[in-house]
Amino acid sequence: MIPLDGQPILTAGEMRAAEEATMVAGTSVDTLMERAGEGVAVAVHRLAAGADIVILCGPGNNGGDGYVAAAALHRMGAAVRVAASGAPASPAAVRAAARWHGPVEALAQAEPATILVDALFGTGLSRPLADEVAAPLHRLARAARLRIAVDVPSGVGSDDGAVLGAATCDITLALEAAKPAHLLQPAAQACGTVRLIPIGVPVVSHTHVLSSPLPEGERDMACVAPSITLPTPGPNSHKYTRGMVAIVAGGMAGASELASIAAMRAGAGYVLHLGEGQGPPHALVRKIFSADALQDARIGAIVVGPGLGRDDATRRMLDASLAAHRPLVIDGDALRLIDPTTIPAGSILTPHGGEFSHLFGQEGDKITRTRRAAAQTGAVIVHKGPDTVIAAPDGRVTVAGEGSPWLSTAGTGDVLAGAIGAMRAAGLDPFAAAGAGVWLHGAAARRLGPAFIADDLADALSAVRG
Ligand SMILES: NC(=O)C1=CN([C@@H]2O[C@H](COP(=O)(O)OP(=O)(O)OC[C@H]3O[C@@H](n4cnc5c(N)ncnc54)[C@H](O)[C@@H]3O)[C@@H](O)[C@H]2O)[C@H](O)CC1
Ligand SMILES: [K+]
Repeated sequence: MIPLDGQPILTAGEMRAAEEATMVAGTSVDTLMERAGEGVAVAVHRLAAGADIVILCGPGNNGGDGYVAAAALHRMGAAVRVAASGAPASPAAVRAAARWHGPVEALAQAEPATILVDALFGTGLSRPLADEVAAPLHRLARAARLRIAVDVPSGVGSDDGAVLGAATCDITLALEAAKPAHLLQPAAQACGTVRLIPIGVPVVSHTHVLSSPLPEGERDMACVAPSITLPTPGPNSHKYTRGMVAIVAGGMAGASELASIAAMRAGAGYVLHLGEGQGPPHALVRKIFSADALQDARIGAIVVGPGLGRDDATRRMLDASLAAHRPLVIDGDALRLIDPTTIPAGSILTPHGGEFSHLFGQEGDKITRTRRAAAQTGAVIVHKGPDTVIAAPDGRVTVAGEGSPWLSTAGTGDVLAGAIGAMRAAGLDPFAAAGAGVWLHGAAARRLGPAFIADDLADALSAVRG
């Protein structure tokens, strides 16, 4: 069982295409189903630790995986039963069901078990679960001590992360690759902990789960795509090579102060706060805002937006920032003021859901929408939320899993903007800087645990810099 870190994410259509290519290359669907079912059985056997198991099988290939797993668990000596929503319908599921020699209970009357394995529907779900399926699924899920989904919980939209009747599971065993539903809310919450089971289908994707930073030598061994990099100072580093970040302050000075502290704690060598505020930290260099101050060629990133305000004066500050021709992180109020057609290519935008919809509309799933916005603007878009999606103009996307729900508090977005600014100023390209900032932010939140405030989060960035 492999963690999701850095793994490719495939839509149902992409997964089907990868599966078909594997079949054309000589591996039958039965072999793939065999590997899926056997892999599920090994994982369930370990998790069940001798407890009784009921496997719910649907009509398609997800159900087929369930029948194979049931036969394998029976061979392993497990106390396993099968309940089905109807007869198997796909040819491979029919063949798989024929290998299960025990009784098949009707789903509606099925007795509960300690361990529930949900193999009713996978990536092929095309409409919400009907009540006659959803009701027994939820009844059996409530009665079970551990709920395990095969591939995805039955009743989630695999591509858009919608919940269409699913019961919340504790563990989801994703076959070969992550699916958007494993990361996108609300489905991600219904998945519980997600682990991958490889089934020998080669997959390539432009979309990946955000990975933790890996030391140089371990990247190839981990066989995962683009690991994030955290720039670290060398013996010859000085404050400007580590990165100079200018933070444009507006009416709500607290927000830009948080961004400034975050930039310093994330590792910037020099942070320049351009606004009225005073006081500690003493390491922060404070100047009154002027367009001239932004002309310093040593500035590696300008962060504009946290606490900026939306009046004419702040609009002029935004215009000066855009005209400075330095790498930009555009956040908060600046996202309300900016005309999306004037965003300089190579900028990083950090909208939350409301700001994103204001700029780019709401059509499509979160990954598709974010990718489209990046292509339209030529900017890297960090579409924030419990399922932050980062998209580059060239089509690459990473999705951050394992966000902390405690991040939903005032000021955490300002901290993120500052952290990304530090990564950009240290020389990372916009996509890498966005990924590194999002990772640092999430790691700091996880380290803090519950009920922290944004000030704590900014301070905690130092500790997760590694
Ligand atoms: N990815 C791989 O390489 C492999 C995946 N496997 C498993 O196969 C499923 C996908 O199988 P598929 O047959 O395409 O879809 P489903 O099993 O999810 O079900 C489709 C089935 O159900 C009907 N249907 C759809 N929605 C509903 C609904 N709401 N109510 C009732 N019926 C519905 C639909 O018409 C079909 O008949 C994947 O997730 C993996 O688990 C393979 O094992 C091989 C390798
Ligand atoms: K399932």
